Amino acid sequence: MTEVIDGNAVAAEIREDLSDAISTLKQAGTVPGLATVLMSDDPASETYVSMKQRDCEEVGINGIHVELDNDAPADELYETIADLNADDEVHGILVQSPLVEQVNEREAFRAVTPEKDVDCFHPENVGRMVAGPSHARFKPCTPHGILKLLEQYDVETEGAEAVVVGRSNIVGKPMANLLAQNDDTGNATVTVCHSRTENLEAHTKRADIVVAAVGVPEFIDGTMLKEGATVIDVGINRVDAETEKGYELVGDVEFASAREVADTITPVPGGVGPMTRAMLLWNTVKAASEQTGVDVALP
Ligand SMILES: NC(=O)C1=CN([C@@H]2O[C@H](COP(=O)(O)OP(=O)(O)OC[C@H]3O[C@@H](n4cnc5c(N)ncnc54)[C@H](OP(=O)(O)O)[C@@H]3O)[C@@H](O)[C@H]2O)C=CC1
Ligand SMILES: Nc1nc(=O)c2c([nH]1)NC[C@@H]1CN(c3ccc(C(=O)N[C@@H](CCC(=O)O)C(=O)O)cc3)C=[N+]21
Repeated sequence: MTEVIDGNAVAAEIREDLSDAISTLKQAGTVPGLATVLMSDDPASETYVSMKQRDCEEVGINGIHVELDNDAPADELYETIADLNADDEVHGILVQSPLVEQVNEREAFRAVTPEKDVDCFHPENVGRMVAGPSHARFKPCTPHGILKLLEQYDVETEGAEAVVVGRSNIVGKPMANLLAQNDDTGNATVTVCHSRTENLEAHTKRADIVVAAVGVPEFIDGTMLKEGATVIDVGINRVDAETEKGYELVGDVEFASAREVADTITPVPGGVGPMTRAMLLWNTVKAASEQTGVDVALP
């Protein structure tokens, strides 16, 4: 029987475990604080940011939300980030992507002080992650969440053939790097595929673990997978549908055909998405602990 990974359940467990660490911080006089910054009219972004704020409330993190005018000059965003960098009540800062076009996204991510960069987008933190486990400060939320899911469902990464489809800075690139690291959650043999890859199917068909982060609805189907594979679907695509909202969420994997072949598979929604949010809380608690020098046990 194919096992369908329950990302909501694993994320709920992590939130539950984090509440102990949050209590420890509170007893020492610190309420962990996470600032979310939105400068975009992308409708999905508003949904994500409000979900992140709701998560904060649930676990006892102080959620601070800053929303900027879409036609404000880029400097307004930089000033906001500078204020949050200097604010002792803020331990983590997330600048929601995508940003309006007048802002250079790379520059905006660089403006977040590395200590508060809970997305792990700052080049200093990316470099530290790539340098290896003993150097790393944060792991980026989506790949980190995927590693937790693999661990929870006893999917062996050591020696596994892993194929990551997509090489974005937010998902594909760090995912491939973490899976290849000499670490308990790594030691896989990793192939990175992208839009210039020839014969994608030849790669995915060999893989014990496929991570799909492409942004194309149902791009990977069962015929492209090896029998018994683990399939991690990162894609969140809104496709028109006759639902109340006028759309439904579809992954980058064609779930129906893939589950026939796969041993273990994540659904969309309810797979990777909730884990991304849980690991954001995780990174915020870690950031608060490091900034205050109060030791906490992280799940
Ligand atoms: N669940 C979650 O928590 C998250 C979900 N997402 C979702 O994951 C998906 C991917 O996001 P993200 O990584 O930011 O997307 P990007 O658009 O930044 O990257 C997509 C990657 O897919 C590659 N690609 C595109 N078309 C093809 C193709 N035909 N064949 C092979 N590779 C292809 C691109 O190649 P190239 O580099 O050559 O252009 C690129 O590397 C989206 O649906 C997004 O909404 C994103 C973040 C978190
Ligand atoms: N600075 C920054 N950091 C990010 O981590 C970041 C970002 N920008 N921009 C956009 C992407 C996307 N992303 C998601 C997070 C949670 C869900 C999620 O919770 N999804 C739910 C359902 C969501 C819904 O109902 O719409 C699920 O899959 O079950 C999805 C997508 C984080 N991202």
